[in-house]
This record gives sequence, C-alpha cells and structure tokens, in this order.
Amino acid sequence: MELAGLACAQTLATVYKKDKFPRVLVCCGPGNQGGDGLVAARHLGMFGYDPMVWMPKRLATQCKNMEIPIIHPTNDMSPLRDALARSDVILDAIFGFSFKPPVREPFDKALSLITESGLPIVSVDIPSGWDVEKGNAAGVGLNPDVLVSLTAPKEGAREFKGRHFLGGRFVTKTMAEKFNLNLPDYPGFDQIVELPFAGED
Ligand SMILES: NC(=O)C1=CN([C@@H]2O[C@H](COP(=O)(O)OP(=O)(O)OC[C@H]3O[C@@H](n4cnc5c(N)ncnc54)[C@H](O)[C@@H]3O)[C@@H](O)[C@H]2O)[C@@H](O)CC1
Repeated sequence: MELAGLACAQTLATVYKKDKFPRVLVCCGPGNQGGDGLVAARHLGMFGYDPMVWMPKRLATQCKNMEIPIIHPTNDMSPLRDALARSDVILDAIFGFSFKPPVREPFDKALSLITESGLPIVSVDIPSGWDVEKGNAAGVGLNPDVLVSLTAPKEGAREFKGRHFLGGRFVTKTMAEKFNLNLPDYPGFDQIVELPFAGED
C-alpha cells in the first residue's frame, strides 16, 4: 500500500505540476484503494501540494500528522461540492478491482458530481465505476485523463484512451513469474513507468 500510494502520487505529480495544480482533492473509497489514496495524499503533501481528502467511510488517520484536511464521513454531498470548487485536480481512489456495479450511495452521487466538476482526474488502478473486466460498459464510471494501473493493467482498462502509467515496482520477480506478467522496466528509481498508447510500438 505504501509503494502503491507513492506510485499514485508520482503519477499525478508527473502530469499535473504543482505550480499550476496545487490543490488536489483525493477521493477515497471504502476498500484498500481508499488506503492507497490516503498514502498518496501524504506523499503529495510531502511533494509540496495542498491535498484535501474526501472520505465518506471512516478509514484511518494516516493524514493526521501531515495536517491534511479530511472531509468527514457523511452522505451529504455539499462538502464534496464545496471541495470540488476549491480544487485543481482530482485523485480518484474510490473503487479498484473489487468494485461490483451498480454504484451504491453515496458514491453514485459523488461520481456524478466529480464528472460535472470538469476537473482533470487521475484514476487509481481502474477508473471508479468501471468493471475490472468489462470496463465502462454500464456507462456510469468516471472518464479520467490519466490512469495509474497498479501491479499490471486490468482487462477492463483496455478501452482507456488517456495517459496510462503503471505503478508496480513492488511486484517481486517470483510473483511476476508465477502470474506470467510481462512487465516493462522502470526508469531510474521511479515507482512508475508511462505505457505507450494502445497501437503505438
Ligand atoms: N491486492 C493487490 O495486489 C493490490 C491492491 N491494491 C489496491 O487495492 C485495490 C483493491 O482493493 P479492495 O479489494 O479492498 O477493493 P476496492 O478498493 O476496489 O473497494 C472495495 C470496496 O468497495 C465497496 N464496493 C464494491 N462495489 C461497490 C458498489 N457498487 N457501490 C458501493 N461500494 C462498493 C466494497 O464494499 C468494498 O468496501 C486495487 O484496485 C488497488 O487499487 C494496491 O494497493 C496494490 C496491490
């Protein structure tokens, strides 16, 4: 979770520079991906961003020491609406590979508000609302500008058209061999590598 969160923060920082996009709204879901989001928020704070966390289900207190503001658990959407109005970019850490449609409350309203905001979105692992295998077939998912796949790209992300990064430097050789993963090399000490657009060499 620590390295996955760092990979997410590094992806956002690579595409959305802090001088133009300092205010990051990190939207965290109720599962492990939400945990990645909290870790990413902490790293974004260390990178010099001004992160804020929206977390409708109470998770942990990872952000306390960084004094990152947390929008408290509530089904009322007005705090999220206000936070969106004060943000430059969104890190979508709401749902990952365990998401099963349809989207339940309060996340259904949250996904609509996030889309309506028109802000750039960086999604973690699979855009929220997409099925891990069927993608956005139901049409209720976010349409992010950037995706950071963790471990390996998911089947459902095939139709994703934006900038696509892989964050999986934490995958061991044994694991890569066991699951027959064909993983690219990571440059330098980076936690992420940008993948070519589908169809590119
Ligand atoms: N296991 C792994 O190999 C790794 C997992 N990681 C992260 O963990 C994610 C998977 O974590 P989890 O399995 O905890 O699951 P998710 O983080 O995908 O979320 C599952 C949560 O969402 C809720 N949920 C599912 N469908 C819903 C719906 N339709 N409406 C409302 N709530 C719904 C579930 O009740 C559960 O609380 C990955 O996508 C990735 O982001 C990374 O930390 C890297 C390593």
